[in-house]
Amino acid sequence: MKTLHELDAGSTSHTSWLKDLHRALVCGGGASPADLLTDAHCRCKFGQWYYQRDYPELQEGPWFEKMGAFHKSMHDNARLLLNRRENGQAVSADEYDEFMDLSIRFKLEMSGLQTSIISKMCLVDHLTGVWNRNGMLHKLQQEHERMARSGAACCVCMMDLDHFKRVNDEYGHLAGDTVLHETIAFFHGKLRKYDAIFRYGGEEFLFCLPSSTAQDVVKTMERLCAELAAYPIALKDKGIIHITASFGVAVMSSDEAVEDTIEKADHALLCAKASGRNQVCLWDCLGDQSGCDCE
Ligand SMILES: Nc1nc2c(ncn2[C@@H]2O[C@H](COP(=O)(O)OP(=O)(O)OP(=O)(O)O)[C@@H](O)[C@H]2O)c(=O)[nH]1
Repeated sequence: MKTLHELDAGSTSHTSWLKDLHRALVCGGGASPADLLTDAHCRCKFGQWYYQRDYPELQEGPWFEKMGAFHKSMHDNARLLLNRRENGQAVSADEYDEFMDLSIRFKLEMSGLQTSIISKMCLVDHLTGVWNRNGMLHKLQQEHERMARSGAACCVCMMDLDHFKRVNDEYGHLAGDTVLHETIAFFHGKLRKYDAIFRYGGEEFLFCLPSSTAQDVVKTMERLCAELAAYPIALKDKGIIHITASFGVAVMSSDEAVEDTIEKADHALLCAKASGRNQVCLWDCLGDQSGCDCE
């Protein structure tokens, strides 16, 4: 949100800069001294924001770098036009067109970046930073196709915090938010970079674990289940608490819809809850024994 505001502020200040520049070109009256400097692109409001620090979260797509390149070229061309005017020379139609094309491209790249930030905001859960349900099925579908193509096993795991209502009741909703945030930060630090975490609902999260067999995932989740139980979560002014979670694992299959695999993981999770919580259950789908391994 902050980035969107900053981009908006940069865009607005460039619109008034453009107006002042046109007045100087058309009516004369002297250019702004800052516009004649070779680093004018670093001095304007947008440039100060763009060059003040790294923005790794914005650099993923094509927009950020191109926006900076067009912005610099636009300022370089503005300096050329202003210098022509200062020296009493005419600005050619081609020079003017080039400048205007650059300022339009700069605006287009900026709105491309704004749109990509907004789309990402619609897909990400703000409390925990993981994917929300909006894009979940699409991403799981992609993993499903990859799994069917490569033949490598892929599992999903549903995780739900145990007795989470008690945390809210005892420490307040904000403390509950901290626990959710810290728990997911814990899993982020432990899972592989190509594993994905989705917020499925309230305190329920779905993990997608590609290139892993059911045995791999059960082993990993059992280890993480024990580590989470021992993991201290610091609450502001309220000391340290510990939380446990229950897990339900199911294996994706090329001849089964992703939604059905999720349902199996959910069922395995219910079994983990019913068996006493703080444990992992696997949906076992081997022929006649179809069902949960703890039933
Ligand atoms: N603080 C906070 N609480 C949430 C959020 N989303 C859901 N909850 C709470 O999560 C709690 C879930 O409670 P229950 O469904 O009874 O589950 P539980 O207490 O974890 O019990 P079990 O799942 O059976 O172990 C409710 O109190 C919700 O208000 C959230 O974003 N922040």
